[in-house]
Amino acid sequence: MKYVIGVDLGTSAVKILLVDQNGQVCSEVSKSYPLIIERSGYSEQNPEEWVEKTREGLAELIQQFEGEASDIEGISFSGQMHGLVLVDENHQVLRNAILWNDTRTTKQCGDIYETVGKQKLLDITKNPALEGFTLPKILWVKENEPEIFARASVFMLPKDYLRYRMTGQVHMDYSDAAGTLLLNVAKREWSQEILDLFGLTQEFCPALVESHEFTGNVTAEFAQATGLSEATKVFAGGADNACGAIGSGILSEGKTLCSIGTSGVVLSYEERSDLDFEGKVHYFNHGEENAFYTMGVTLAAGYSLSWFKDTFAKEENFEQFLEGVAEVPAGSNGLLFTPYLVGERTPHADSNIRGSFIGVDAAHERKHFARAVLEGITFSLHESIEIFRSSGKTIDSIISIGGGAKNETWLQMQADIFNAKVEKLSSEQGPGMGAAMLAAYGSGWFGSLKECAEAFLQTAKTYKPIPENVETYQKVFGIYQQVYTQTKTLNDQLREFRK
Ligand SMILES: Nc1ncnc2c1ncn2[C@@H]1O[C@H](COP(=O)(O)OP(=O)(O)O)[C@@H](O)[C@H]1O
Ligand SMILES: O=C(CO)[C@@H](O)[C@H](O)COP(=O)(O)O
Repeated sequence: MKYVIGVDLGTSAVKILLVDQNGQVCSEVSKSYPLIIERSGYSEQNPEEWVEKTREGLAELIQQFEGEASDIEGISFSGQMHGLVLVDENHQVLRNAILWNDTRTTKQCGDIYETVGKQKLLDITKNPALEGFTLPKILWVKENEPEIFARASVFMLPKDYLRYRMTGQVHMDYSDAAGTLLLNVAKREWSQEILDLFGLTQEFCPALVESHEFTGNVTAEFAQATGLSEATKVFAGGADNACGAIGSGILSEGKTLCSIGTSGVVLSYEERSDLDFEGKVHYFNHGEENAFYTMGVTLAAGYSLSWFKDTFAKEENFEQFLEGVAEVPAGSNGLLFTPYLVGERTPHADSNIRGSFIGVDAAHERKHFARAVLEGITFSLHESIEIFRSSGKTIDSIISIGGGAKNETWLQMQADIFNAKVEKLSSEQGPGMGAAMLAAYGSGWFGSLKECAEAFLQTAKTYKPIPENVETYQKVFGIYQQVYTQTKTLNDQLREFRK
């Protein structure tokens, strides 16, 4: 039997899957790491920590593996998007990575609009200037840490740095490059025009490759540290959302994905690169050649739940913490939550907005708060679904993945709030499975990713909307939508008190 490995370098943890030729997940290892939050709006991680935890996880996986290491033919990656890793000419990391959920770059986003022009930016990159994307982070370092920027020779995204440490080679795939605001998405090349406008060069950008492309073998040093074979081929991999889509079979028009990880995403496959969503949703290259996807993003989806649990019941696991939420009726007895803990992206691109509980009543218990958090996250994702529906898309069936898909009550809630059938796959680890599929396709096991998806993916359970809950949620969603505008100026005034 032959095997591949999918490494999902997430925001909360690195999750590693060993998958056999039938698509069976033979083992899973997860190693978590923290966010470094020095002040409100900042979010960083140390790239060395990603490398160490991946090494540890791979060593554990290989130790448990009963076959030969050389039976593992390929390895590939899924990575948290947009995070800036700056390295010097010897490829030494110059500072902590600034992550996708770091919103310190509002000024730089304004500068990008002024320098490039809103319409031209949309024409070239298909996306607006958002704090989370990579170019604003590059400009922030240039402006605030000029001595570090002067030493930077190339930038990478998180999983590209990890792959570099595994192979010694520097590459970036189109799906992840699309989230930098430096890529001409339709032409699939670094935009010389944007680079010139900001005094950046092609040499500062890694060579572009397809997600299933071979990028090198495992180095002797990395093989020794992990037990991997030097013969194992390393394939580029993709952005976590592109990989989540591959790992959920979102490989043709009409398919929709809901992913609840640290962030939350509603994603739709696009064959064409020339549709106009006016920047209301993100528009990126897929991990499948010459395909695209659009998506709406909730910045703090799973993060809202983990923040709530860790703040009020750190010692409990998610199962214990969520016990009792199924008993609370839809609408949490009049308690509403907005998940704007670190600002928001879709539909309100606003780095200053913050979350609220509205309607707190003396009768509410912890389980009502927990349910309200799940509902608020899901309402935020429903706003993205509404954008897609109002653009003419039919969304009646959704595949749900990510840590959030581990909870049955939440899956039923998704079906009720989205008013669509929700499918859970046999593994909720979509991005890791997508990475493993890229390695399987890259290794020549299948003629296409679609063929691989047919062989590897299975639906485990389907959740149908319950009409009574759908009706309740339609009413509560109408109230939820008003909270953003009603709390915006309050949050503007509170800003000076945030540290
Ligand atoms: N058993 C569970 N029930 C509900 N939600 C969970 C459970 N386990 C994890 N989660 C949610 O999933 C999130 C992590 O999802 P994951 O897909 O691993 O994220 P990432 O890829 O960002 O690291 C956590 O923040 C948490 O909110
Ligand atoms: O910023 C985005 C997408 O634009 C996020 O979706 C990141 O890609 C992080 O993903 P998770 O760690 O939540 O999976």
